[in-house]
Amino acid sequence: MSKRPHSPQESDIGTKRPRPASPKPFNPIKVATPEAAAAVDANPPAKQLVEALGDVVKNPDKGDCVVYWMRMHDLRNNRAFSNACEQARRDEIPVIVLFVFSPQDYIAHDRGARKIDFTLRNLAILKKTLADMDIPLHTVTYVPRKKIPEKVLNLLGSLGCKRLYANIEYEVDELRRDIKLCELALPQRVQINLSHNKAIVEPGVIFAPSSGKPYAVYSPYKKQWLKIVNDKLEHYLEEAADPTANDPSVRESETFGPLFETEIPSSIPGFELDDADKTKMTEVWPAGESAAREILLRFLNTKARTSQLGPVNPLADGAEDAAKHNRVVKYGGDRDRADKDTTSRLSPYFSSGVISVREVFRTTMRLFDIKKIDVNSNAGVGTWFSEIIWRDFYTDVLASFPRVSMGRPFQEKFSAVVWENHQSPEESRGPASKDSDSEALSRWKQGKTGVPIVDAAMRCIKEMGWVHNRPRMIVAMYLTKHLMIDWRVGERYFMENLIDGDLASNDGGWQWSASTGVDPCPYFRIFNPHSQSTKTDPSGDFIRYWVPELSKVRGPDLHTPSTSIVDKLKYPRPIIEHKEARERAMRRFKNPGST
Ligand SMILES: Cc1cc2nc3c(=O)[nH]c(=O)nc-3n(C[C@H](O)[C@H](O)[C@H](O)COP(=O)(O)OP(=O)(O)OC[C@H]3O[C@@H](n4cnc5c(N)ncnc54)[C@H](O)[C@@H]3O)c2cc1C
Repeated sequence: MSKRPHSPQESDIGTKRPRPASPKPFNPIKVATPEAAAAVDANPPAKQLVEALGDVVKNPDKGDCVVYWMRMHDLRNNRAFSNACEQARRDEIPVIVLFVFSPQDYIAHDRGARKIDFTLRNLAILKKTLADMDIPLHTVTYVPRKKIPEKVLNLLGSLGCKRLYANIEYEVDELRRDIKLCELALPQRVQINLSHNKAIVEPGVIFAPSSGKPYAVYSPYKKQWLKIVNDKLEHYLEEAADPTANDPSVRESETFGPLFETEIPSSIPGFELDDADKTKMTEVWPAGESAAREILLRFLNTKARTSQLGPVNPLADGAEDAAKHNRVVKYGGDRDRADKDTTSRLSPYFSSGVISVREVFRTTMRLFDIKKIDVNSNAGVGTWFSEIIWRDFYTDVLASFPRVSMGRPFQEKFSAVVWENHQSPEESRGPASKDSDSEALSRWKQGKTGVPIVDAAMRCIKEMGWVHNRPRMIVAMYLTKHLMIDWRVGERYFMENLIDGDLASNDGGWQWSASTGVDPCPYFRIFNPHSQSTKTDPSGDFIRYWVPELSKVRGPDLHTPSTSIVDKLKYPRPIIEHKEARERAMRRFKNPGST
């Protein structure tokens, strides 16, 4: 069974067990009980954190330095860093950047080796950039994860720091960690300053006026989002001020000088990439803010290229400038085409915070002379903005309905649906083990289901750590409705393999496809993968690229090859026929609990 991303607090899930005599491998249960999830929903940790922040130390001593705790979603300049620099400048003391590696959190959240490698590559670039400004980037590894607040505060004590800055992470575990940090910092007279940075509109701002509750449906959320942002455009799109350099004398300090020497590791034990994958990821997903900006500019200014379909460098030569036929302008009509290089491929950069979503909006609006965000006009630009707003929506959902961060369906009524591979609380414990995969699950992961579009997409993920949105929807719907395998199994697999793995968007996408989430696809609307295939890959180039067994097949046969074709080409026969699968899924969803 593969790992999955949700990590409810161990104490409130499952049954209590006696304490082990010797240390055991860290295998947290990742699916909460319905009761635990309901209790957390009733008093969301995001709300508790806001309350805790109202109670922090008001006038701490100046101390010897200000620390900015950089987190996994923050790998560039951002609000917390900028605030930390501003405070350090005012107090005429240095700013120190801290990054904490927490392998237990990576296990609990199913962080994949590719995403961790991407983080390390970005940190290595940041380390150099910051050192040029005499700002040390210091890294530490802390285990167990529950002790992180104490350990961070101890470190602050040894650095003489009285003010800590960080951006908020909205997963339940991380929110609870920060609540504890605030509590423990009080008696030590350390001020904790936390900022919202991930989304354009932070969670908790958008409510349904009639009920005063957060939205669980995208359209009214988007409508409110547009109103709020357009009313205060400068505020919502304002970029954090650039960091200010430290005085070079910081390098001579006995306390701070050695922090410049901490090396960014090339891997984290237990999350190593093999050499070939590491080389490929470096080529396909170049690290650093300037690479991210260049990828954005290519999307905004140049034409799609078929040569960019596979695992290739996004900045490869040969992009053709085009004012009218560039990818963003064509996005409205082409965004569902997996056989073209139609989308921005910025998701890894957004999800690790290598590029700021506010900067992306500002750059795009400047280029197209847009004064107001209108998702219904400006050709493809409006549609593209609308897609990015989904990211804000799912972040809001994560903070407002924390059950989705605990492995529970948003719609609890569907928890009784019978799955072929069920993800029960007890089964969710433990590291990934392919041994317990059923044959169907194993074939899905390997891209050998016998459905060409599904296999092409799954092979693309395996090879690149990324696939276009429409094939993600198709494979997620296929796993949950055709194979009737628990969405949490697929969600874990995505988290482990995607370079853009993000709990909010991944859970949102999976629960949409499984019909269990906020604003989901209704359970009776089951994609026919063969007709979806003709829409997303009308040229067949995507399938032919990723499924070379079918590279000579043309026309409709490519999407639904006959038994004689597949047998001849040694391509697998489908695991299940669409009609049979559809009937089973309808039966099980209509009466959750029945088979
Ligand atoms: C089952 C499933 C799982 C997913 N898992 C993730 C994930 O782990 N991480 C992730 O970033 N996205 C996820 N998505 C959303 C979406 O597929 C990717 O963001 C998109 O394919 C990234 O490609 P792009 O950057 O070229 O997107 P573009 O089309 O260029 O869109 C620009 C940006 O908008 C945001 N965006 C676009 N579509 C969505 C969406 N449906 N939901 C949320 N944000 C969106 C992304 O940040 C994306 O980079 C998932 C979707 C599904 C159906």
